[in-house]
Amino acid sequence: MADENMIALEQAQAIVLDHVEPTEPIRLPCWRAVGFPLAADVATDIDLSPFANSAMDGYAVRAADLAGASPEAPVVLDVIGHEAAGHVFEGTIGAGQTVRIMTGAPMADGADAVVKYEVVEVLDGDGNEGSRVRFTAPIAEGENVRAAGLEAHAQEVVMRAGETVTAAGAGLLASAGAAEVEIHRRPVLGIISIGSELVAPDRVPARGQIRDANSSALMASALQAGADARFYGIATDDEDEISAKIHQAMAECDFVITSGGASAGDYDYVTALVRREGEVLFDRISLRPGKAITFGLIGGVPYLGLSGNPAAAAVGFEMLARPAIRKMLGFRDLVRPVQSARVTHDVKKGQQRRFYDRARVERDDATGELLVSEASSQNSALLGTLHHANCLLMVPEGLKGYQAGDEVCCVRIDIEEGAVL
Ligand SMILES: Nc1nc2c(c(=O)[nH]1)N[C@H]1C(S)=C(S)[C@@H](COP(=O)(O)OP(=O)(O)OC[C@H]3O[C@@H](n4cnc5c(N)ncnc54)[C@H](O)[C@@H]3O)O[C@H]1N2
Ligand code: MOO
Repeated sequence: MADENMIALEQAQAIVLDHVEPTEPIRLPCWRAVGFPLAADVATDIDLSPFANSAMDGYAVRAADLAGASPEAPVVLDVIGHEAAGHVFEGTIGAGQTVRIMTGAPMADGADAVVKYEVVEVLDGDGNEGSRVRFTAPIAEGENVRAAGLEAHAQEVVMRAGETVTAAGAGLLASAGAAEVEIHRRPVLGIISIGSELVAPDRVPARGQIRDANSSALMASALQAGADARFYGIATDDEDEISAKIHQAMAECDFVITSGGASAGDYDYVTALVRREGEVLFDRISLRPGKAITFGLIGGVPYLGLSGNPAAAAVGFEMLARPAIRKMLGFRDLVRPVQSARVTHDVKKGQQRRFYDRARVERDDATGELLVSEASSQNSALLGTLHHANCLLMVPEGLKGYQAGDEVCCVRIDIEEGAVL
């Protein structure tokens, strides 16, 4: 495990992404697609809206009739019909006539504007057919009228493949007749924890044992990234047991992840196992935490062997598995937003490899400036520091650290890829 075998993170990311493809499309109700990119363009089958309609409750008029209206010279029109939910006026408005109309009702033929109730005086009757109503101001043609096809015209694409469906977008798809849409199937991610010291979270560890934290953290990360996460259990440090679990997962999953057994210890078998049973594409990355990461193929299925140290496993997932899941889901944006901030304390880096330190960016209330503070410990065994972090502070390979006040790059792990900061 000589450090000279370490490859750059970007190289590792490119290798992983080269070995995953978007999953096949599935159909589901448009509202269930929220948060996922469409797998195919959606065109509307009809004009949206299909007809010109009123934007107000009021009276549909011919603007020309009201041209000279004023408080001194009001115009009185005859109400010849109404337009309400479930009742469409089929006639045509002639000179001196109007139709009582509700918001969203089709514009009556002959009318070209709508005057809202509040500025209309009903002279007699109930305001419906047979009444007379008075107007004291002119109105512009088209006022309070929503044109047919305002949102889109028939056959027009309203949402493109790769666009993420929003809640508003689900409504737009429904209007366009796309009650069901195609998105890429959630990739199935198999998770395995490796280590004879591990016990399930619902057990009290005996001496020398610890609870398996990684599978919960990785399953949660997989879920957050949009994958269907499946846990294949804890494998003890036994080569045959690890191999059996990996093969079981390989047969059922699009991507398999283990944590533990990736380093140089007496029981760290993962890389050798992949080399023997498949193909290793890299096994060391210039990354801290998360140097000891193996990626390869077994039976053509991508396999990522993360470090056992919990923070290293989590950062390895964030940097390598999350972009892969997003690519499989058809997302175009695979990279988290990066923000520049001023570091509050000195940052030390004792090794050559690139560091991603757990940190928090906050805005200084007094100055409005973005400040970033590192967690007090960067120990890879600690998960609480990552839980409280909202970013990973990047210290590149060439640097030995930063001084308080330096501008640094922060990868916002709390914000979705593609967001503009
Ligand atoms: N001689 C060397 N030793 C180590 C090196 C090295 O370069 N030379 N690198 C260290 C670094 S950095 C890391 S990271 C770890 C990677 O180790 P492994 O991937 O082999 O992981 P394990 O040895 O199995 O476990 C490490 C650590 O994490 C705990 N662990 C493992 N699985 C879980 C789990 N599911 N939930 C919670 N905690 C887990 C395990 O008990 C160990 O404490 O290697 C270093 N050593
Ligand atoms: O890969 Mo190890 O966690 O750097 O910490």
